[in-house]
Amino acid sequence: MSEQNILKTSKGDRIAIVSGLRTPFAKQATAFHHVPALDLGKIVVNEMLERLNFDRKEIDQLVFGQVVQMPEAPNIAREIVLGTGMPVSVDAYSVSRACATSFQAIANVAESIISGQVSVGVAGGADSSSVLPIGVSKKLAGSLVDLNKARTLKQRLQIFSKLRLKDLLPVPPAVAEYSTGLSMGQTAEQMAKTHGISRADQDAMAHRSHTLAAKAWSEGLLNNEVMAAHVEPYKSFIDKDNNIRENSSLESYAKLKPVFDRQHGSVTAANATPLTDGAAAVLMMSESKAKALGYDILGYVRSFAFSAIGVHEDMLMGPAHSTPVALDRAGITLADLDLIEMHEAFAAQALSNMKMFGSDKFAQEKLGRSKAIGEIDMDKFNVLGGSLAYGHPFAATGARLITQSLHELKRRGGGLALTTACAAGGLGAAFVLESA
Ligand SMILES: CC(=O)SCCNC(=O)CCNC(=O)[C@H](O)C(C)(C)COP(=O)(O)OP(=O)(O)OC[C@H]1O[C@@H](n2cnc3c(N)ncnc32)[C@H](O)[C@@H]1OP(=O)(O)O
Repeated sequence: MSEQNILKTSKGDRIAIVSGLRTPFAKQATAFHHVPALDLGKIVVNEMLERLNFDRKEIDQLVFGQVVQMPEAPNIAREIVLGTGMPVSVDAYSVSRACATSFQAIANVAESIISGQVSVGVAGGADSSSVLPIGVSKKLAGSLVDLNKARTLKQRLQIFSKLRLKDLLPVPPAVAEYSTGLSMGQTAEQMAKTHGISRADQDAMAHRSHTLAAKAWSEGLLNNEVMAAHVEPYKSFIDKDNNIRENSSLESYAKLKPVFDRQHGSVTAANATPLTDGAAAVLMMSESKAKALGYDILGYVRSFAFSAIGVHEDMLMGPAHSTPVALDRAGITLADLDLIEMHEAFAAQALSNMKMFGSDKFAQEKLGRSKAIGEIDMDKFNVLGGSLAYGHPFAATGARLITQSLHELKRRGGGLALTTACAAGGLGAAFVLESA
């Protein structure tokens, strides 16, 4: 292992993660039905700071993200600063990298610490699939602009007369790739076909994910990193993720019909992540600042890498592209890792990536490397289950993966973890973390 490439400030300080917290993750239109992502972001950041009794004046920067943005609050980061009692002078900006958004927020704070601009930062993400910016059709939107300009009744009536009933229907945001129009689920179907991932293997992975996540909850392993949320005045209370199925039988998975390719498909509601509401945040500092303030360090960001591929075919291969770069930057190989946390967008997508980790041909043709990244040891892989069970509030998932991995490394007595995710737009993210 080489220490040479570990992320550090010019003074030799490592990038410390002091704490991480998330809300429980709730399926669409359940516990957080009427709670905007912004409120979820506020309650999780506030609770994280309260639990640490953290002096908000110490915070230099907050970077946050929300994939499905609300037009009335486009800078969620700044709203969180203003809504959680931080000094108004705390710098705040929002980032977007689809499903890897909180990875990006954490990378931004890490870079600010490395460059010496800040010592303490908060990073994270929040998304709601229940409070959405429901829009209007392009034709109606254009007509409304024209109406504003119209001067006479005749002009107004002319504009209305061109509208049809279908133009008046509300338009919800699509979970689809902008430039191809393919939904994420259709891309997962593509990947299952390209990489020969069977329905049985997808169901088995989803079943494993739910079984391990249910076990993690029943053993109390997540209690320190998931807050109970009682959001006034919303009257709902939730203290656990509500998508996880305890004691589910594999046979019940096999009964479901495919959703995205009804005739020939294999991706179902059970082997896809559900639409989910939730938020997650981490508190980051330079190592010496954490020590000066007297805070225990959970772990360090040793390296990170982002990758990008084309969007027309199998675009959710981000982990297989970003991981080798992050491993090189950390000066390690796959075999040096103690844990591998991969975002399970769909079982077909995670299994395709895992297969390609072990493929020399993929390494040579797609990565320009002579040898495969390495075979994944299932005893290290998503050991507490993954997004198929927990759910996936898009912008919150990266911070969940990082916090969960660091806690699990501690329980195992230390070591190194990879956390990695695919994202829309053919993007990928990989972080190598080191236990403190
Ligand atoms: C980079 C990225 O991360 S890309 C990923 C981005 N995310 C997405 O694209 C979201 C993908 N997911 C979805 O769009 C939706 O969850 C869908 C379309 C797959 C399913 O939506 P819904 O049909 O509303 O799901 P719902 O929860 O109602 O489940 C449908 C049925 O499957 C059943 N089911 C769901 N999960 C399971 C399971 N694990 N085991 C057994 N049955 C299950 C439900 O009980 C339900 O049965 P019922 O109809 O008898 O009540």
